[in-house]
Amino acid sequence: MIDREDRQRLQHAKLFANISLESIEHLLERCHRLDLERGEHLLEAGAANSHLYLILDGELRVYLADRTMPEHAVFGAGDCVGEMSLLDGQKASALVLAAHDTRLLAMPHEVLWALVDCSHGVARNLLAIMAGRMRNDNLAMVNSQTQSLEFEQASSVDALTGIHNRRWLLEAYPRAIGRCERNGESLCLIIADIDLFKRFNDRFGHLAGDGVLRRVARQLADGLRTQDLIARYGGEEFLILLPHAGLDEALLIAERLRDLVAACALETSEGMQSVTLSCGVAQMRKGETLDELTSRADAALLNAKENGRDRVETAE
Ligand SMILES: Nc1nc2c(ncn2[C@@H]2O[C@H](COP(=O)(O)OP(=O)(O)OP(=O)(O)O)[C@@H](O)[C@H]2O)c(=O)[nH]1
Repeated sequence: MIDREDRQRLQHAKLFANISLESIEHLLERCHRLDLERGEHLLEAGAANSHLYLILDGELRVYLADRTMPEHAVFGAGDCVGEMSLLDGQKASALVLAAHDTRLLAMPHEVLWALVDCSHGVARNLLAIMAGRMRNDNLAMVNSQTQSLEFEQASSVDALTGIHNRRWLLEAYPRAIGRCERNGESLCLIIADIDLFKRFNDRFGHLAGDGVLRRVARQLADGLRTQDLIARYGGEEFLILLPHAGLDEALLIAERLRDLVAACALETSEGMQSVTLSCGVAQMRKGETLDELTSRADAALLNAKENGRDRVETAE
């Protein structure tokens, strides 16, 4: 039974904006009141839900993962929750709980459909509510992408592969180069690039491509000596610095890495597939900067690509 106070609150519900409650009285009678105490759960992710809940008073919070993560949305008097299950007939997609003692009107889904059938105004309001949800979700997605980019930029680790990133490389490599130069030790640089990676992505999907990047990064890191440094330089390119290594040793290391990657197959939608690696190797010249060393190794990599890929070439 809905009392006078609740009825007044219902007038402010977004679902009933510009609707006369008298005209839908017979359907409102099929709804019931539900009172939640602070902290009580209304909906659980994955559980069945057959109601739309209109908030008469109080506050509900929505958590997409679990309560250790910040809430995704907060709803107060006039808002509603549970409309997703109504529209797609699926189970609840989030945890919803009462942040304070909260008073709700529980409307069975069939009653809401009957309301939509008999009132264009309610149908329009429901669409407006859904549009608002989508806008909020889009905003949350953009914020979370921006945030992870900021974290990535502030960190020295590549979020996808877990190895060091370009930011770290630009600080660590010049230091290592300086150390080798001061001690008169030899040093080499390998640029390793996955072959025809665009074709792999196009054929098996970007997620499978991400899996390849993770696997190749792990293979390369595991195939190096303890003193070697590796970082993801760009998309599918890795920069490997080999202190105390002459050209012959660097070539052996590069060939070993190429073999390791070629021998490792990955599960895809079309069965096990492997990728190959092309490498350019350059030995540091006296007084050379990281930029200069990199561009010589890059030229060698270009030769490896032009000469058929899946091979190692040495810089001039
Ligand atoms: N899955 C995935 N793909 C990426 C990532 N970063 C870059 N790529 C893709 O890597 C591909 C690189 O393509 P290209 O530069 O044309 O080179 P390629 O296809 O490997 O050809 P070659 O280097 O000439 O052998 C592009 O399609 C990028 O979209 C990533 O983080 N994940």
